[in-house]
Amino acid sequence: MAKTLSELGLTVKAGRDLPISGLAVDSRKVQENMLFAALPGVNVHGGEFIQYALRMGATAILTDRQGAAIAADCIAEYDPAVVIAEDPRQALAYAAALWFGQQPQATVAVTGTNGKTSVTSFTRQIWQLMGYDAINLGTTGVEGDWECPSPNTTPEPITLHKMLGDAAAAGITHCAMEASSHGLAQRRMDGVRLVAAGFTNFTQDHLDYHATFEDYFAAKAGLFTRILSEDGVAVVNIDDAKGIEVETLCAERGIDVMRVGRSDAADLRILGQRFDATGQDIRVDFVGNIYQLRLNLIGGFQADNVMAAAGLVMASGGDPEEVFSCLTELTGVRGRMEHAATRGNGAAVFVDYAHTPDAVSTAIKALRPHVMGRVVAVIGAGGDRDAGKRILMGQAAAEHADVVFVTDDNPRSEDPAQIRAAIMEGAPNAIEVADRSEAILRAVDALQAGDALIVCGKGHETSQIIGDVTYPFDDVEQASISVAALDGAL
Ligand SMILES: CC(=O)N[C@H]1[C@@H](OP(=O)(O)OP(=O)(O)OC[C@H]2O[C@@H](n3ccc(=O)[nH]c3=O)[C@H](O)[C@@H]2O)O[C@H](CO)[C@@H](O)[C@@H]1O[C@H](C)C(=O)N[C@@H](C)C(=O)N[C@H](CCC(=O)O)C(=O)O
Ligand SMILES: Nc1ncnc2c1ncn2[C@@H]1O[C@H](COP(=O)(O)OP(=O)(O)OP(=O)(O)O)[C@@H](O)[C@H]1O
Ligand SMILES: N[C@H](CCC[C@H](N)C(=O)O)C(=O)O
Ligand SMILES: [Mg+2]
Repeated sequence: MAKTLSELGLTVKAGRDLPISGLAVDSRKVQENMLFAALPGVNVHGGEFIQYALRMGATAILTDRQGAAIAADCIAEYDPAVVIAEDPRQALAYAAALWFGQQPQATVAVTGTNGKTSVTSFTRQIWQLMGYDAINLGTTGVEGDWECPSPNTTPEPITLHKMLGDAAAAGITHCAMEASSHGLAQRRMDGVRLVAAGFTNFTQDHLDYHATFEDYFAAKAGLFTRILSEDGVAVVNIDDAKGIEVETLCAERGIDVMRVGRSDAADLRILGQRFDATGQDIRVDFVGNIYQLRLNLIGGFQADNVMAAAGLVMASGGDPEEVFSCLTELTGVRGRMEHAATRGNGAAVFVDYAHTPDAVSTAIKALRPHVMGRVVAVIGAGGDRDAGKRILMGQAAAEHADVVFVTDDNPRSEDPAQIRAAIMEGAPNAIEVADRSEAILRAVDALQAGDALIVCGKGHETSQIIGDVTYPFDDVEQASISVAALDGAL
């Protein structure tokens, strides 16, 4: 199914409006008659690869002035149709949306530093419980009534719109997707039509990629200032100071805002929470109607995520009574406050994906009211990621846990000892154990009756990246093995 460049919203010189056979963002994936999008990158300008794309058979190039200048000689030689765009990433996003054509009718997106995967999963689960064919798309891949892996939390537009198109063709009507700050900054989802968008919270992460906090926030705000249209609804956590800013940005565009939070000003408000060993009971006010319900989820913050999800479902047309009646059926997301094992003495082990300072403190604090004894934490931090967050993660763990083990996460290309040293600066009394399996074993061994352990940082991940090598590794599995080894089942 060839489409012409103009059918993809791309403007070229008269007589050059060619039909193309597909889109590629990577020169190595170009085939005959494709359009190659040569994008300005972090490492290199994609213009450097135009020559290879043309040799592979590309007949159209989408780039900016710089890309065209880099490849001027080979463009003159091969004479492809050339589309020069001010913002080629955005032009590619729109073109990919038009190329694949379809997406689930009710698509919502969630941004924020923490909670995106959780909120999108809960949103998908609520829709499924209401009888819709639904998916969530993000860090854990595409899950629900149609599944596939995803290379990124928010994939680049060609991959993203293929997923959305295939899901829609398979009958999926509802989709909740994650909007990562990288994805937003790189315009990956500018072609997605949204009925609603959610904002969870804003704290430190990714300052390796975004130059400043302001840039990081500006990227996230783009979901509300650029992608959500005026007739969409924003579901915003107003307990977060940046949530108030998002509300103002939405008001400036006339976008309706559903305010979620614990303060009096919230439309969807958590009034009270009571915790026990397996979950919590919550009391909620939605525009004057009171609901009291059970959540089989560990951690007070999960109630905030559930409310954001309920808000998104209602913002996209869900009946409140039906939505609230589903919430008690929700199950936790893999690797988010997931109960992994219990020792013979009753001490429980949880695995959580806390990989930011705020997530570490939120997750450890959240465990406290479910636990009678001490809270033990295992933490680490990823290599080739925001180095400034390491000491803060150490401080967060030292402040909120009774015993802290510092270990390796995914060191990637960095020296693991240096990453641990940075965390130890924030948690000087922590016990340092380089090997992650050994750290988990020793932390499990430290558990007395009434205690609980939280293993932070890798959540659902099933591998550990050390240098260039990816080894199989699963925190939940390691926790079970440790418990079995220590309690005699092995
Ligand atoms: C840092 C970052 O976000 N990089 C993304 C960016 O790459 P880039 O353009 O900067 O790459 P580059 O190496 O400078 O290359 C420039 C261009 O040349 C092209 N190229 C390169 C080599 C070649 O042989 N041929 C070729 O055509 C590349 O496809 C690219 O278009 O644009 C690419 C195409 O859209 C993305 O695939 C790539 O994401 C990489 C894979 C990535 O891992 N990104 C991570 C950091 C990321 O996006 N993470 C967020 C989650 C963050 C969170 O936790 O919240 C996510 O959404 O997954
Ligand atoms: N509402 C929240 N407030 C604070 N911390 C949270 C919240 N929800 C989740 N977290 C913490 O953040 C961790 C990651 O949660 P989740 O995977 O849902 O976030 P995410 O935004 O999708 O992360 P990523 O940026 O990796 O995609 C959880 O394991 C938990 O420790
Ligand atoms: N999406 C996040 C996940 C971090 C998970 C942690 N285990 C790490 O490797 O740093 C990132 O790529 O920064
Ligand atoms: Mg995520």
